[in-house]
Amino acid sequence: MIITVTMNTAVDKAYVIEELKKGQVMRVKKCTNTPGGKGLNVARVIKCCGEESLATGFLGGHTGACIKDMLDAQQVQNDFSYTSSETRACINILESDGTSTELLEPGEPLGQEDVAGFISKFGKIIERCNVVTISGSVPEGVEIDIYEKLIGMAKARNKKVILDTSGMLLKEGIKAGPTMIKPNRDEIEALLGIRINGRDEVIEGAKKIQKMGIDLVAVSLGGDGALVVTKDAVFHGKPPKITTINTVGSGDSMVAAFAVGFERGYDITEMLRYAVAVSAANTLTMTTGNFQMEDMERIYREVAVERL
Ligand SMILES: Nc1ncnc2c1ncn2[C@@H]1O[C@H](COP(=O)(O)OP(=O)(O)O)[C@@H](O)[C@H]1O
Ligand SMILES: O=P(O)(O)OC[C@H]1O[C@](O)(COP(=O)(O)O)[C@@H](O)[C@@H]1O
Repeated sequence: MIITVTMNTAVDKAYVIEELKKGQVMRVKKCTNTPGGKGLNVARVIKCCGEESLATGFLGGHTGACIKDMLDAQQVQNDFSYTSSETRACINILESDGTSTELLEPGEPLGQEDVAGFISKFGKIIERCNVVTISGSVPEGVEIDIYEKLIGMAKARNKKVILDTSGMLLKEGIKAGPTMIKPNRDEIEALLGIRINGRDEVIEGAKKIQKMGIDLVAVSLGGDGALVVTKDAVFHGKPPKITTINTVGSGDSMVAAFAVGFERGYDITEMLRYAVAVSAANTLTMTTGNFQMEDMERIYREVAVERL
């Protein structure tokens, strides 16, 4: 069982329009509502992979109740802390030329008693899992070291933990030594306070982070696939060239696939090939955090994994 933590859940609204024009009234051609916040995308993709997950974090107000209904209808197991702070909405505007523009609400503030209640719940439910994923931002009112605390609790019980966040949350979270992190190039730059050009510099940056006490640093590179850096080796997994439909949630799909890989006991190269295939397949569907098995299997056969 894999537990997915989403402190800042959202209803993801995908708006399909012809062309976004600033300062004009625009009518949306099609709108899709999906349970979101990065961790909920992870939970949905784990389900697509055929593994059991339990989604946790916070849900609040009418939007929270609506997300709960959607998760239940999609048979995504969940056990959330409920709060009176309304769950946010995140908007992804998709134009006909493939441009995607995301507007992410911050999320209503949470109270200290909300957070304390969640930590207590987390301590109980992690007994039931082997792997924990912790993803995304947190609403105001949550201390910046929250992920450090959660990772510490999971590691004390010998669970594998994947952390996928950014900024100070990542900086602080790393201190607890998660099993894996999945930064992209921008996140490595922010973490190390440097500018990075080209693959070799990405690898150098990832090696520095790995030495901070993380078993596996997986760096996602968009259409160029992903790098995996461990203490002993560096691998590059490259997908075939594909025409994407919606890339939102592909980082989350990659996290989900690595979590499944840990759960199934895959070795590093198998895990990387699978993660690249699942995340690339996610870009071929309109809905966030979702893939068709036949797309994934076709891409899987064509992923090139090279040891560098
Ligand atoms: N254009 C693309 N073609 C093929 N695979 C892609 C493409 N964009 C993303 N992916 C897959 O999704 C993964 C995560 O995407 P990326 O954009 O790097 O993540 P993030 O959104 O976290 O920055 C990539 O490592 C890759 O495997
Ligand atoms: O939880 P965060 O970090 O605020 O991000 C929220 C949003 O990011 C998304 O996951 C998309 O992000 P990615 O394209 O980077 O995967 C939305 O689905 C989600 O609602």
